[in-house]
Amino acid sequence: MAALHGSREAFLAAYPLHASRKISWSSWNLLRLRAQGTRVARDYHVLEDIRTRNQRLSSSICRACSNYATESTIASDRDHFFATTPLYYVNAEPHMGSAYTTMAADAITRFQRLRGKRVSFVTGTDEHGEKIAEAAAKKGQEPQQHCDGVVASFKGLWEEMDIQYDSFIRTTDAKHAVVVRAILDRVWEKGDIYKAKYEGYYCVGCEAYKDDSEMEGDHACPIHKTRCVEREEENYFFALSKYQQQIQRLIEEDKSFVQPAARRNEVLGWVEAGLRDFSISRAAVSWGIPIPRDPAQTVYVWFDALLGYMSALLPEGIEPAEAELASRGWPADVHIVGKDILRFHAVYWPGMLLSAGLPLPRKIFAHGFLTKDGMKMGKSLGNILEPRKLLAAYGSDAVRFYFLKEVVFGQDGDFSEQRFRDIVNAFLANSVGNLLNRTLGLLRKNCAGTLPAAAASVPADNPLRAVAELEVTAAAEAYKELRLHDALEAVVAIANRGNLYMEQVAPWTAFKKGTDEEKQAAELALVTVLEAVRIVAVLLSPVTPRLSGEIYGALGYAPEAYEGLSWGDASWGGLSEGQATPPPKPVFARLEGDLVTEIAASKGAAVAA
Ligand SMILES: Nc1ncnc2c1ncn2[C@@H]1O[C@H](COP(=O)(O)OP(=O)(O)OP(=O)(O)O)[C@@H](O)[C@H]1O
Ligand SMILES: [Zn+2]
Repeated sequence: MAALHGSREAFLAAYPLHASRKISWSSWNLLRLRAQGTRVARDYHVLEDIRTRNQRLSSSICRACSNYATESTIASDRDHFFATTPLYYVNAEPHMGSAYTTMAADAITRFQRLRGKRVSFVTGTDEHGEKIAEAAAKKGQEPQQHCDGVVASFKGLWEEMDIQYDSFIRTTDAKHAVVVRAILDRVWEKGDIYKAKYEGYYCVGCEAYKDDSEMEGDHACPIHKTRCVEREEENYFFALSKYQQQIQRLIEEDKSFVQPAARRNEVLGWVEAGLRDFSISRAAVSWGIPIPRDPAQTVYVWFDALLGYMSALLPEGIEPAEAELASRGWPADVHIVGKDILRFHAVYWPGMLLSAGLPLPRKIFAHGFLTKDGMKMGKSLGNILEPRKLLAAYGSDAVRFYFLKEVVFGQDGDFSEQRFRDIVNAFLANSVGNLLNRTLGLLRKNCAGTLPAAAASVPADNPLRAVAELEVTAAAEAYKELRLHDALEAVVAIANRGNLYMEQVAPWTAFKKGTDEEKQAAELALVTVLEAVRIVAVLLSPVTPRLSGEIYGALGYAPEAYEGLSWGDASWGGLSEGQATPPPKPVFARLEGDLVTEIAASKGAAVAA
């Protein structure tokens, strides 16, 4: 990189989001360069502008690798990355389903932080509405008291799972009501709200009216397996149909707006069938934000909850003006949701934002369901897998790794504890953990635990180095495109190649009876394997932050080196000659012992049959 001026402190003052956490030197440089208007390639190389005689920019080149930059290799100007999970209903304690979305969002945002982005990762809770009022009443509690209890349990779980969110928004936060009132007012002024009578079938579990195509026989909700109830109410309606064309064009033209592709087709189907206005108030529900122009009604929970993504970004008392929002990362780069709530995010939400005149999110990614006997695990059905039991027995890295690697992000996945243990043991304990341990053992025995050469001296055509370099690129692409399972496959490929390389080179033979030259080659082989494992640690760090830290420690790095990691550290050549490693000890304990989980049968399974 080019020589840089200016202090890190000054930079952190200008970018307060980063002051709260350590940021790596290279990400800092990258952000600083961008802030100064310098163009930077995606591989972090600084680009030099080539200008015509009249000073017009003709192209940009990286002097280090002599490559001309193209649109796709220049890092985007936007250094923000704003991602959200749904705001979870607090009708019951969190379960593995809620944890799944949250760990995926955490891995995605950790990757973006490694890339040097200013990340706003928002999660939170949806606390209003009938479903919550009912849950509180069942416990004999006031709704607020009930919510406070469940929120504490969500926050506790996120801590146990190493979730690094930037903002946790509760829809009962005072600042949230300010935003809801402001947006409602704007939409009203636009002429998009009217009063009308509505008759239809309502699922309290979904907090939504369902039309015939959205129900199974006997008016059952396909998700909750309970009968939807017939209702008639006078409500305020949002004129979603006014935005039919704009929303349709958005989904048709921006092919990546809704992902994966199968979900996009589903949304397209809904939109093409014609968008119906939806009611945004409830007359019979008192647990909600009162409609300012008619306090006898409260704001419909979905209109309320979606706006949580906005209030999460704003400090207390700040109105949702576009400039205020933009300076804090608006709009979202991705809303990560389960497929059950896709309609609200891909159709209602753009409609609301178009009406309010605010920028739309860049992407809605709908993942699949964790299932039990083929049915969605959920709080209402009670067929849940309790994350806390798994976490207590196996630790958060194992849980995060399993779900993100084994469930293709976007598709459904079932859970079996035995399979979970097999997968985690095969990769984290054996392929990575044992490889590191064995290699460090040989290093201790033959080189006094000190690296005999720098990783940079390993020839570029070394087969392990070649695979590692290839897979780093593959992993970066996969993380960027939210193919988390593919990113982890790339990591597995490096570790597997590392094991094969060890077997093929068998350095222990040379150490025992080789010539000096053969011994030197064996020493370099150890460095090669350790460097590959170091890269594995960088690539795994968005998913298994603890294990990656352990690996860095085992390789002799100080904790600050790991805390300051950046994606640039995934390049070959990090380990230096003379680096001392501590006596090796296992970095990851095998998962064994009695099985700890048992998933209750789904309530109402008979309805499903
Ligand atoms: N089985 C599941 N698999 C994957 N994600 C899930 C699952 N259950 C819930 N989620 C996540 O939680 C979101 C829904 O949040 P919600 O608070 O409604 O949870 P829920 O357990 O589905 O509740 P309920 O069963 O009462 O409908 C989903 O969009 C998804 O992000
Ligand atoms: Zn339902």
